[in-house]
Amino acid sequence: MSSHLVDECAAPPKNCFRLVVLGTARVGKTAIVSRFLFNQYDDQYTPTIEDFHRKMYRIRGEVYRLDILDTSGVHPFPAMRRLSFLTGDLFILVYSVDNYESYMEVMRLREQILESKASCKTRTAAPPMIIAGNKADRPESEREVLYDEVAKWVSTVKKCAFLETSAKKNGNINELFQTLFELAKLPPEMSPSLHRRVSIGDQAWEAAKKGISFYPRGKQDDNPLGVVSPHARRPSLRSDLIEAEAKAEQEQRRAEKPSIPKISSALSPYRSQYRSCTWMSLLRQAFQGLVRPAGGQVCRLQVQHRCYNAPAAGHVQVDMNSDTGVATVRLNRPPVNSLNLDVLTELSIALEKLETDRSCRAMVLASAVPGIFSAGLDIMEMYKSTPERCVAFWRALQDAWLNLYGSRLITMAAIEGHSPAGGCLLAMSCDYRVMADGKFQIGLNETRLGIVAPFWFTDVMLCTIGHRETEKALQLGAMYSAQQALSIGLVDKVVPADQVMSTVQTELKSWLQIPDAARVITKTSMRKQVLDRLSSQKEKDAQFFADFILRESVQKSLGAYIASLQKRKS
Ligand SMILES: CCC/C=C/C(=O)SCCNC(=O)CCNC(=O)[C@H](O)C(C)(C)COP(=O)([O-])OP(=O)([O-])OC[C@H]1O[C@@H](n2cnc3c(N)ncnc32)[C@H](O)[C@@H]1OP(=O)([O-])[O-]
Repeated sequence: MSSHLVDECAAPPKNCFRLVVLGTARVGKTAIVSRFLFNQYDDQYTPTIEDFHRKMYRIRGEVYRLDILDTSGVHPFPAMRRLSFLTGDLFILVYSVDNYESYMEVMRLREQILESKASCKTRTAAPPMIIAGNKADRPESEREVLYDEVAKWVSTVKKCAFLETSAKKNGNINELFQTLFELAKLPPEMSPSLHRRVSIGDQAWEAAKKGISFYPRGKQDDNPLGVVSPHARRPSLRSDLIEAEAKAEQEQRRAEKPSIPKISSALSPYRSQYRSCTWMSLLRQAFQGLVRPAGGQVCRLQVQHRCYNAPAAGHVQVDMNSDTGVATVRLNRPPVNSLNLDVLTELSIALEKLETDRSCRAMVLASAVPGIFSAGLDIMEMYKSTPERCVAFWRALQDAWLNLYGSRLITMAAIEGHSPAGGCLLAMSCDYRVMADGKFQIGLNETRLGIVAPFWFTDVMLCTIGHRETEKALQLGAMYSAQQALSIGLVDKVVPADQVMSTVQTELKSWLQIPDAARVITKTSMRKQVLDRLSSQKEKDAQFFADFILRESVQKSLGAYIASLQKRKS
């Protein structure tokens, strides 16, 4: 086994932690991380998109793992940011003493982290955080943030500490980490000054990992060791999501101390009921509390850490063809590609990444599940949920939609199956739609569920099929066959199911001949108004959704609709 694999396997789950470093651009986040890991300082400023580091420790006979996520200060990637909030165990929030706005951002960040943690179905407690007032070496005349002001604020918040630091002069960096590790109840030896830095391959480290003494007989090898993994790769986003849920479960278990069956025994009652599900989807559903074993008692799943780095298919598969500059993004959440918080987060991240990939010019949105484009929003996210989860879910949908509708890329929907509600929204948000002929249906059917299509769903439909057709379509919650959809302009082309992809590829050729700049400006100017209408009231819209969907009457309608779906199936 190669050395980096050994590193990853060596620490037991209880000894694995993720530290997330956040703050606005140019406050010195990367410099602090670099001091901590390598005791180096680089005067050059290079903006960070997201860096991942891993440090392994051998302390008092145990192996520990600290993953560090050094995040982007500008945030063109809201979904990635939210994921970092969810997956972090401990946080360093950095501001610069010469920039008051950066301090304001730290206060906002703290709120957002707490909000994200509270939005988990299994709520997690406030994580340990430390506020770093960096660039403390700057002349007093340049100072905009007073030490006393921050100290006073921090004294009023729980599990939070504060220090002024200078990454440039190595001022208080060791103390920063030491204080944070103390707050998080991690071994103090994880701080830079309390362990010996070695490298992978170093005999002392190799011996320590195996739990044997490197020193001659009689001499104890108790010195704590720390090694930065040179091969660290950021775990997949899907692993992150699983990890976040597992941690939340763990935390809740700690608070409640119920007796918990191990995963194998916990899953066996589900297996017989849900034979068609993959292990991964079973796990997902179990996390969401959708699957109950026959006896009705809800089992908590103890997720063994093996799955953390396990390669998983992912709910959103991206296949980038660098020769053509065309990416194919496939939704992959059997049985019907319903869009839950995880799928939407993964979709947002995938879109954000493609948007920043200069080699990508076009994207085809499709499905990996036969006969389905997407069944729309996951109804279970809206049924018997909590206000926090509803808000988080809605924000994820808003972000995914803003990324898709506002994309600079040529976007084409390959609709090879049913596409109701949220599925129809995704399709309508693309530049061009090719749909499979036959039994499949498309439309915004919200009124049939007793709910109202949000204003931005309506806006997109208005832009697609005009006022009169939208009025009819929305009031009736109409679902159209491919031919009917073609006749009202809801889709652009209808072909036999096995020709959808090839038709999209052919159509793309003419779109790709248009110079990007002119096309993008035209697209942006036509979509701006609709995008701005949501962007300017995202929070209000999310709150409205949560209040609306949790109304008793709406919950009753949703309950009846779920029952009708199940009845139809049986
Ligand atoms: C303000 C809010 C705006 C709302 C926007 C929306 O998008 S609202 C969304 C509006 N969306 C709709 O109204 C679409 C409703 N769905 C359908 O009409 C059909 O499923 C289909 C035509 C998409 C596929 O038919 P098919 O014969 O291939 O499949 P099947 O019917 O046998 O279903 C298989 C399993 O999936 C389950 N499930 C299905 N959809 C959802 C869902 N959205 N979520 C969760 N679960 C869903 C279904 O219960 C069944 O579960 P079971 O019993 O195995 O535990």
